[in-house]
Amino acid sequence: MAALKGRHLLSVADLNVQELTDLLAFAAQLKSGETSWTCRKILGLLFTKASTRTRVSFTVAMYQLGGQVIDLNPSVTQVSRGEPVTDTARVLGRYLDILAVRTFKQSELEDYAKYSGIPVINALTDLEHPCQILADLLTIQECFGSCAGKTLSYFGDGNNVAHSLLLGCAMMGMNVRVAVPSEPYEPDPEIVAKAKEFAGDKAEITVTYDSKAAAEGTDVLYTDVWASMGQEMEARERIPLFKPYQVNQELLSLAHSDAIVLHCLPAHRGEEITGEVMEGAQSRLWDQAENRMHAQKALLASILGKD
Ligand SMILES: NCCC[C@H](N)C(=O)O
Ligand SMILES: NC(=O)OP(=O)(O)O
Repeated sequence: MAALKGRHLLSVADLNVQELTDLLAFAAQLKSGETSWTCRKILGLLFTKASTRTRVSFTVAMYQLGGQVIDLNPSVTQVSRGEPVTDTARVLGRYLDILAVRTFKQSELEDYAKYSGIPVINALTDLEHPCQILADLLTIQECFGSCAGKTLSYFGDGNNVAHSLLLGCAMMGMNVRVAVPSEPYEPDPEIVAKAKEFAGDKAEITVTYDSKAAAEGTDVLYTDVWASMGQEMEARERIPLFKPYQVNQELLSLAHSDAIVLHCLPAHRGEEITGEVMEGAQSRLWDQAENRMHAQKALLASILGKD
């Protein structure tokens, strides 16, 4: 994975198809214990939003690679007192080897990449969640042998997770159906256009208001919260609008009999997904969560210098 050495991962689109394919293969090798690689590098985690999976999986991955992690919670740094990103980034770049940032604006993440002088990983912004999608693709590959030719249907808000799924699945030759309420909940048209470009004539990218049509004969049903971090004030008013997009037993019954259900978590049972489906035989949520660690370990090792 020499190709990723020293690079940023700000968007799924920062990878090409070969790099994404190689990264998933490397993650599978690391998971099976087939290969090992160690480093003595230091990762900073600068998260301005809450996180369980991303924080812990990056930390464990880095420890298992022999590295160290510094939790740069803004409330205990000068970030919360308004030190500009341009200054914080240049200072952190003098201490750390790599930085994972979770924040609101993609432009702020890009500034960390621009000013820090070290590789920066997108640990979730309002626009994208690329690390999540590495784990999702690894899970789909494990379940079906490969991603190409399979169909993933996403139900709910056209948010950061939907955007990264559109890009990553399209790159891997998967059909993507995004079922959302009408504007302003549709995915970013620029991302949809990019996904269509990646898919070319190998896969179909569809945005629809019809959740049943999106579920028909699909291989993967995917959902995420209806109100993302930072949108908590809108959560109540969104419930009736999003109800037809709930992943429940009825929607699941329209999919292929061997279809799987994914959710990036945390989930709101009874809103975007029912408890019955979450705990049901077709749910792969816990494998998916575990795969965050394997996929990010491969990403860290690749960026930090695995040849
Ligand atoms: N844990 C992932 C959360 C994803 C969600 N769309 C959010 O941004 O809050
Ligand atoms: N899926 C995900 O990113 O989880 P956290 O918000 O807990 O990191």
